[in-house]
Amino acid sequence: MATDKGVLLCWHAERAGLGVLERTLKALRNRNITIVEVFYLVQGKARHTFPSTLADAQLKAIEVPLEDPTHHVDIYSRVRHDILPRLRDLDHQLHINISPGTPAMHSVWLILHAGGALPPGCRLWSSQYSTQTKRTRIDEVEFPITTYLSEIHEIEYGAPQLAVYEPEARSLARRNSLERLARYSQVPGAPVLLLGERGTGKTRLVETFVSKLKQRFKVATVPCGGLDGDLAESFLFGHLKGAFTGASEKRAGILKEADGGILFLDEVQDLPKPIQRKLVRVFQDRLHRYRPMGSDREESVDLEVICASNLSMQELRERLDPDLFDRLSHLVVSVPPLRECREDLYEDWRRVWRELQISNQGSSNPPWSEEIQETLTRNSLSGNLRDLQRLALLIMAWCPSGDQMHLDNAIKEWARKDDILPSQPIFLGDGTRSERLRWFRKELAMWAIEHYGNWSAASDALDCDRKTLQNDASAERR
Ligand SMILES: Nc1ncnc2c1ncn2[C@@H]1O[C@H](COP(=O)(O)OP(=O)(O)OP(=O)(O)O)[C@@H](O)[C@H]1O
Repeated sequence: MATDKGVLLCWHAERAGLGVLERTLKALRNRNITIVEVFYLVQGKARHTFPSTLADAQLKAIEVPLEDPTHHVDIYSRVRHDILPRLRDLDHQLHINISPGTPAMHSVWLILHAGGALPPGCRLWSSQYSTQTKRTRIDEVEFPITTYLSEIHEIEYGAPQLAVYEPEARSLARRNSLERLARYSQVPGAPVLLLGERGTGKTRLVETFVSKLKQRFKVATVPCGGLDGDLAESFLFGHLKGAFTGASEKRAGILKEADGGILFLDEVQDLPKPIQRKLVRVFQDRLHRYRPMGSDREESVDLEVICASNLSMQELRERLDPDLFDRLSHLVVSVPPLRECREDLYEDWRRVWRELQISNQGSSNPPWSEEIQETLTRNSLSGNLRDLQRLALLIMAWCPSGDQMHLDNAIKEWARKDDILPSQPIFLGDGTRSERLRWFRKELAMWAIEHYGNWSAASDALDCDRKTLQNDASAERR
């Protein structure tokens, strides 16, 4: 009978030794699964050397620098962030024997499974040695509990050509932001506003993450900056034949197209003012009513609304019609810039590299020399993911066959961008010293309320009196 080939991942059990593994391999073979490669996790420093093959399987012992084999969080984080990324592109299906190791190690496998951190199709096994029969029994573990994280991970695995943030990011800033986005996206009918610098991946988040969570896979994206003044209304609301000169055919607008899906207003601050007023009516309630141009009948559509902007909350408030701003700004998520998520830098770099690599040859793993690490770590990455893309493209251009001979050139050229761009002078208000100080205090207070959400949290964080902050905020701007 033909057997399936697989890769096995498991802990080394110091007391029981290699015998457990050998018997597991045999028990799996009896299930028609031939393990060709084993990733054998050894807690701390290996006390002895392991053979490179065992029962025809390649054996790769990996030392995991764990201090305490009963510490769930430490085990989780090592396996999740150091071990699993190595197993992304296996040629064969992954199997995990969850039995060897401490109870903490055992339960971490189940938690990883529930969180969707294991590759799709991965099978879990539990082995049991009977001293009476001297046989090892192996049973497949059926563990149906999953969390929203597992659903989101499916997106990552299911659409490998599109890079998506991992919800379980390493940096706190990104983790908080994605968790908030997941929470808010699950409120039906509530507009969500994403704020973040250019290139932080807002559009991608809406088109993958939010779309999946809302279970609405049609996303009608409107780059609001490109809306032409005269045609904007027809583009959004559609028109009847003859509604205006040149309207030779009836046309459904983008609202109609988004019916049943998501309407994504990207760079929402660029919406022309008259359109903003008209949208107030549309976002009045969940009926989303509007009138196509030339029609005297209102239509209604079923859609979810997501907006994005690279402005701050305060700037956006100044740019949008107040009624529209109020309707769109209940659920706000800030997507942090890359410089606040340095712990995720390698994963970001890897994803960017792979996405760009689709039409290129060479290694699917990005180069990660000390020079690259230092360059990326010291740079402010003001272009966020696009900065990483630029470096990846330069490296692909200078080192096309994967050799790193001209890596220097790529890095130098990448770093030179900041020399070429004129540096931004720092604005410090204008007027006299006291006017400038007042201006600065107001800026600080506005930033604090936006950042911390309320005056108490802001004054606590800045270790100052709440009233002082409020007074600063309401001072006249010069
Ligand atoms: N998680 C990710 N990992 C790697 N690359 C990504 C990720 N998300 C998006 N990208 C890539 O980064 C670039 C910027 O992403 P995106 O356009 O979504 O950002 P944005 O915040 O909407 O930018 P802007 O405000 O300029 O429109 C895109 O080219 C996209 O392919």
